[in-house]
Amino acid sequence: MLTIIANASVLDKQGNLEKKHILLENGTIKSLVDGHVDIADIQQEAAEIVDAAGKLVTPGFIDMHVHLREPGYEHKETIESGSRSAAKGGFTTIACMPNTRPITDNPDVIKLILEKAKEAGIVKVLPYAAITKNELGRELTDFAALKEAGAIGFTDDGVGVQNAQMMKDAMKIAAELQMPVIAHCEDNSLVVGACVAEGEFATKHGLKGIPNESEAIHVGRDILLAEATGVHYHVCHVSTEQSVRLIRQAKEIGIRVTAEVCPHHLVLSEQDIPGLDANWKMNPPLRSKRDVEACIEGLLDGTLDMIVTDHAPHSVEEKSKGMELAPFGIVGFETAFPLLYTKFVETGLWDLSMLVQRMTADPAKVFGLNTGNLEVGSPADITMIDLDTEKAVNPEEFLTKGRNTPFTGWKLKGWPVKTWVDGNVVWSE
Ligand SMILES: NC(=O)N[C@@H](CC(=O)O)C(=O)O
Ligand SMILES: [Zn+2]
Ligand SMILES: [Zn+2]
Repeated sequence: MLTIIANASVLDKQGNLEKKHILLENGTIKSLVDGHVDIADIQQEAAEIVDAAGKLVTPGFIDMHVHLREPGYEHKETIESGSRSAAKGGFTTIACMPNTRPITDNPDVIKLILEKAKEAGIVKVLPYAAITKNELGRELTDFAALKEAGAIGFTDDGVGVQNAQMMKDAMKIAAELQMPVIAHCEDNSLVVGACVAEGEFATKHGLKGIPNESEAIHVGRDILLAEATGVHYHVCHVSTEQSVRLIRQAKEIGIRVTAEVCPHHLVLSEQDIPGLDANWKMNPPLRSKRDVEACIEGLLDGTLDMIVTDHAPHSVEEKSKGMELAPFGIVGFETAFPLLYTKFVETGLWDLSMLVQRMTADPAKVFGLNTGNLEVGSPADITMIDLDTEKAVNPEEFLTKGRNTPFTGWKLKGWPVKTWVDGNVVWSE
């Protein structure tokens, strides 16, 4: 079956927009034809023609840090609901974190996730496995068996690996298996009982603050361990100026480190938190304006390789417990691109192509995925985006089960309107 996405605006290698017809066949990109060719001339056997006139068409977005909550927390999200939400946000490949119940620390859970994702048949789901059993930091999991079952990397996301020797042992084994270690960087001894970052908001509300060093100490430690072991080390949700600095220096001297940053850490600081509303509570927390600036700079100069959402759905009930008691985390799939497009591209601060690359080709390159581009022969994982229509964020319209977002009511442009995975439409407005 041949699909033609006609009259699409596509970014070329130089970042310029060109008009193209994109032909999809058997799940892959068959060809890109210049827009001035009449569609009538190429449409003979086309089963479907999608008119993309006036729309941006990009590779499907890749999100290397998400929480799908299944197994165990299906009231927050399931692999199916999370996949639908991802597709609506323009994502075609997502990598899910192991802090499920049970924790994804054995091959059976990896297999279960892969099966459920296949059953859902929506987006490509790549599971991470835990570094330590139960993410307790005491005993390593069986990396070889987890890799064999389909894990794409190792992480204890949700908590930091507190013990340096444990982390070093993990990196050694991962390096031998040519697998990456992905780290949630947080030194517990510096955090105890805090729910927001140190800063004006914490002071005003008499809350204990999370200091920047709690993140950066792990980043620094792990960079040294990565240097010693040669592993590919990837830093989760970077949020501090100090972490950006350490990663930049490490890259300069050739240590194999990569990093990600979340939309909320690029558009919000702790000063934006309106009150004691747990929809503004996430880990790492919203930090100072200086940290936000440093993260933006890091993204622009490539120190931070990719954008991830850290999509972390929780129930309304859980999030109603107040700033101190509610769990950390906000949802992210359905607002990620519109948020960054509206805040940074529409305002002329960023190139559209930089934003798209950090959500497609760059994560694909870092994790060795055969997607994230519109090249002939690649999987037809594609997103079509309306850059013109302004719409307010309405959590009631989300496909995720989560309603936990700080962006309610924000008026945004850049909404994905159609998503293809392997040539099949998986979401359409
Ligand atoms: N980011 C969050 O605030 N929460 C995540 C855990 C995590 O990513 O560390 C979660 O699982 O809810
Ligand atoms: Zn984390
Ligand atoms: Zn996470």
